[in-house]
Amino acid sequence: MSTAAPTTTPLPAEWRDFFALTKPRVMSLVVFTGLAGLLAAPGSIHPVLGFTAVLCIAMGAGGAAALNQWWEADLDAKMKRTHQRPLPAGRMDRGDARDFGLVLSGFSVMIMGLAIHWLAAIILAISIVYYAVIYTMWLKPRTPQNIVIGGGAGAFPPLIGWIAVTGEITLMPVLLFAIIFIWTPPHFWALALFVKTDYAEAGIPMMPVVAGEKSTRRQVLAYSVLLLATAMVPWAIGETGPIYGISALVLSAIFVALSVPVGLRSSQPEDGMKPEKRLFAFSILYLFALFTALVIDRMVLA
Ligand code: HEM
Ligand SMILES: CC(C)=CCC/C(C)=C/CC/C(C)=C/COP(=O)(O)OP(=O)(O)O
Repeated sequence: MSTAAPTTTPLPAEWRDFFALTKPRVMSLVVFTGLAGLLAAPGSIHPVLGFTAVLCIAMGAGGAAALNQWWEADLDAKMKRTHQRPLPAGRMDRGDARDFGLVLSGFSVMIMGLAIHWLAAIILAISIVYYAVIYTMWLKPRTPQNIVIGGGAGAFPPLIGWIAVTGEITLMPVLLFAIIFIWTPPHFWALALFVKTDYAEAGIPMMPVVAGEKSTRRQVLAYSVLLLATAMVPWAIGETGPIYGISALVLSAIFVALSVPVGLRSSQPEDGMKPEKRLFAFSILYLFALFTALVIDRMVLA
């Protein structure tokens, strides 16, 4: 009787694939907003501890992204934009991705708690669970409001950076949370408008698929106007000076201006979705620039 040993051909995962699993391009902005929260907070933190806190945010975000891809491997295989990721492309074992995500997430929370502050560690843990479980496993496959509610996950990093320095939650870091929370729907729906068919084919109830293009376009515009109002609050209440205030006004006005053609036009444009692509690209620049202005402003004020 031949007892064939199970085939255990190792998958050719390299360090590059593990790195890709952390969604480094997206997470660079997540980490940047965390760093900005840390630098904008009142008081100071030893540079080594500050670096450690930002590293923990990066590890936590990367770990959560790995768990997201472990859960969505079959879904990612169905979409043109994602089918080359390490799991759907068959370069990595699914269990390895899960273990990598769990270890990275666990370490990030533990180090944050032991070396920096337990409140920062708790919020980091909440944001990891929010992205990997609440958004990825629960909201995303169920409701077109997935981005609106799930957007909370990506809004935590500046709050975490701030708490790493001050050890407490005050109004200003909550406002930073609110800015990213309101920014997320127009950021994502601009993209979803030009990759709509991908989501439809994968059976994901993203807003343009469920509510239609017209409704999504109106909502992009509405959130952009709301973003302008929200971004102005730190200046209006005297938490920042004119460097932030004027930057926020100009950047948010451009955001609204770019949202107008997206929000008001017909649902069957024939120009290759240029305004939608422009708005998506600007949304990323917007957050980088806004948080840079915030840090400069608060450093000048201090
Ligand atoms: C639930 C919330 C969010 C969703 C669903 C979402 C979705 C996406 C998607 C699908 C992409 C396309 C790129 C890719 O294929 O990975 C993207 C790109 C990007 N997102 Fe988001 N995003 C969200 C929140 C955020 C947050 C909070 C940040 C940062 C603060 C962010 C920063 C970026 C950046 C920098 C890119 C460009 C990456 C590149 O150049 O390839 N996103 N987002
Ligand atoms: C500290 C911490 C845990 C931060 C988490 C930050 C966070 C939630 C970022 C969201 C970014 C993101 C890649 C969303 C993609 O949505 P998707 O996963 O639906 O996109 P996909 O279709 O490209 O997989």
